[in-house]
Amino acid sequence: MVDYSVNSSVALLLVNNPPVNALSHAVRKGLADGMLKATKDTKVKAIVIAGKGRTFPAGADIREFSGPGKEPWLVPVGNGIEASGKPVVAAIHGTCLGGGLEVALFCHYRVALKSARVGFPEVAIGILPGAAGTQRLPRVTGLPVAFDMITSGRHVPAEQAKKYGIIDEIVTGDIVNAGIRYAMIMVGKSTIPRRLRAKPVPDAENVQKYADAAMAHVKRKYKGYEAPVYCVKAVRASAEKPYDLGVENEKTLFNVVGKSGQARAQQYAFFAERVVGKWEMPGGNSQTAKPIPVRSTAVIGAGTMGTGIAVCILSAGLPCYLVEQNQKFLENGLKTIKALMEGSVKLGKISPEVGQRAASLLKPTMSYDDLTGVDLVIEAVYENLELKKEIFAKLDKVCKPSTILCSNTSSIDIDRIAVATKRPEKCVGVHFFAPAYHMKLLENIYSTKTSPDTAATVMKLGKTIGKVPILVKSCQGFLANRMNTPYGTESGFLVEEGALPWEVDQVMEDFGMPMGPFKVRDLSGLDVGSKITAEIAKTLGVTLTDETRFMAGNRYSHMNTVLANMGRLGRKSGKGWYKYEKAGGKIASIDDDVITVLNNHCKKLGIERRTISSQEIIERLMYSCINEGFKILEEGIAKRPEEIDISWLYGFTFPKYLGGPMYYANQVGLGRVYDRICYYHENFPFSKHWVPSQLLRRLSEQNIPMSQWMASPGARL
Ligand SMILES: C/C=C(\C)C(=O)SCCNC(=O)CCNC(=O)[C@H](O)C(C)(C)COP(=O)(O)OP(=O)(O)OC[C@H]1O[C@@H](n2cnc3c(N)ncnc32)[C@H](O)[C@@H]1OP(=O)(O)O
Repeated sequence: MVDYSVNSSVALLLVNNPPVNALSHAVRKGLADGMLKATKDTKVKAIVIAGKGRTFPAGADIREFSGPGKEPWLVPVGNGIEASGKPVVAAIHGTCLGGGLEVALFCHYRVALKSARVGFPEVAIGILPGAAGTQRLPRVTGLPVAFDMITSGRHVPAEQAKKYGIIDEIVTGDIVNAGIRYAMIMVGKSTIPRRLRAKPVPDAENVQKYADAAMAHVKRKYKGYEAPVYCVKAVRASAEKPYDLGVENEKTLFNVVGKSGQARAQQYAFFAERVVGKWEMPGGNSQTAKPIPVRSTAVIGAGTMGTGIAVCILSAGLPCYLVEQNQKFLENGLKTIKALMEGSVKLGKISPEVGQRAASLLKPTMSYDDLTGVDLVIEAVYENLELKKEIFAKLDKVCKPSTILCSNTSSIDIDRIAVATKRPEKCVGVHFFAPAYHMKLLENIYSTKTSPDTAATVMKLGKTIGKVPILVKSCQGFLANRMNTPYGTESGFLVEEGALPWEVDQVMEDFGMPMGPFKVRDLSGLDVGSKITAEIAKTLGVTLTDETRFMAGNRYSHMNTVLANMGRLGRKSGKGWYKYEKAGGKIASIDDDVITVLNNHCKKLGIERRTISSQEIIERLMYSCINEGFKILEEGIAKRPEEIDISWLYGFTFPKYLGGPMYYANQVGLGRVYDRICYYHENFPFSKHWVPSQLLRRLSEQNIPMSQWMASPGARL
């Protein structure tokens, strides 16, 4: 786990624990033993710590967090490094994260390749740096940078880290040789002045000011998350307590936050994100399928989704044709893309160079003939089967035989689009979430004909453009929208039965959703929902009126359309479920007129309004979706609960500290969730989303916790 060798007078401790050289028990022991050996060996004058393979240690082994843990802990190992009279150099490449950065900060010197990145990402897995990182980083960087790095978890590029004082020198060539060369220069120098424990925290007298600002920031930006608050407390102590007491305080805080439900959920989410990359479908999987190289792309349609998708592709450095049917639409699309790219540069999401390069990679056109040689096309026109089929037929004719044809549909069965082509095995769904340039989920959909190589290509493309891709089987609504549908439907029923929109929103925001369902409706526009409903009614042959309460035997609420018909379209018209300071405004306030409309609506339908508890609101919105989630698993639309949870975390901004709806259900207890679903089914027999899932029934009756068949090691942490 740690290879020991001596080159001239320098001992090399090379961590060898692929894939990321995590600081497992064996690695910690290897480092401690290596330090002892090097200290005793009189021929050794300096020591280098480095990582074999792709990276310097990227942190503790998260899988070990579930067990009791075994000595030596990282702090005593680090103390041994720091106390050494022989200079110890950390030679950093790849990602030096968490415990890895803590090891580096125990060393007397740190050199790094320009491509290396350092950081404390612990906050993202619900904990804080627990091996003196919160005490040592501020002594190097000062408080503002330490608060920022530790509460955000961001990875800092080596050159920036040098400016912060974390890295002493940027080196080139082989990192181990560079480390050894650097160590040889340091031979004979006293290590005492390089021991961080003895350094004061710069500007410590202003700690109150910095800590208050950091606390206010994390409470606003990471509302509901416990770890950032603990991080602020730990860093603050670095300026208020002597080093050893600061480390003790860090340990106390770590022991609380590390055992929290939030930490377990966030660690589950970390592994779930990796699990979904190991996909499976009939005929192939991520190990066996071969993605085709994608060097050139095209997007059909320069509307909101098309331009957003083009921005993702261009930002990743891939050439992209943008196709529109007329000059005006094309020009509008180009303007949108330019504005989005400029915005990304301003926000620091992409560098100005990437922004400039993107402009040269964008190829606007009105001719499909330009697409002959592209490797992959994404159709992003509005949801209309006939139009999509027409486009796919055209593409099939002009594109080379190997071109993959993707549809950015949010619901249409891919088989129904692919029939328009002679290459159904190369047709696949790629469902982006709005705004496409921002939301991280990419829901890839295979049909009965899609080949595993095609699926592999879009899964790889997703990663290339910075998304978290999942692969699911085609069905009406796929995974994400199908499962999310009861959430909207039930929220509509709740206000019809007695809750007020702002009450429902408040409950769900307290639960952890960034925005309640009625604020979301106002944001998307009430006309959008009302048009979709009208389409469904048309297909079913139903004439909608203000009194309509059922559609095809299913309960239905007409309230959204009632408001839309009054011109209350949401934010854009200044009124919807809330009122706003102006048309296009963002500040939602309670509107008594909505209460009047609701009361009249209920009177007309003979509904007696009642008080509805927060618990009922959560159960009806979440359990109805969870029930659908189990049906999605039952039908094989998603292979594992992890696909479902990831779709909610990255498609609907479900709070990571709850892990995702399926993980959450497991925490509540499947038996309890099942019982409540049965209760609601009994009380609301006309909502098919309450028909209990058979899979959930079986798990609940046999008392099988879902963690038993989740693929992610995090589920068992
Ligand atoms: C106290 C607490 C202390 C001292 C800590 O250090 S807590 C841990 C802090 N470190 C982290 O949180 C880093 C987590 N890892 C990552 O962010 C990324 O894995 C990476 C940036 C290091 C590499 O990213 P990438 O190249 O995309 O590779 P993957 O993410 O796919 O990872 C490859 C496999 O390694 C497993 N892995 C990664 N980090 C850890 C870890 N810290 N402990 C255990 N296992 C880890 C990851 O699950 C992948 O495994 P497989 O899916 O291939 O089985």
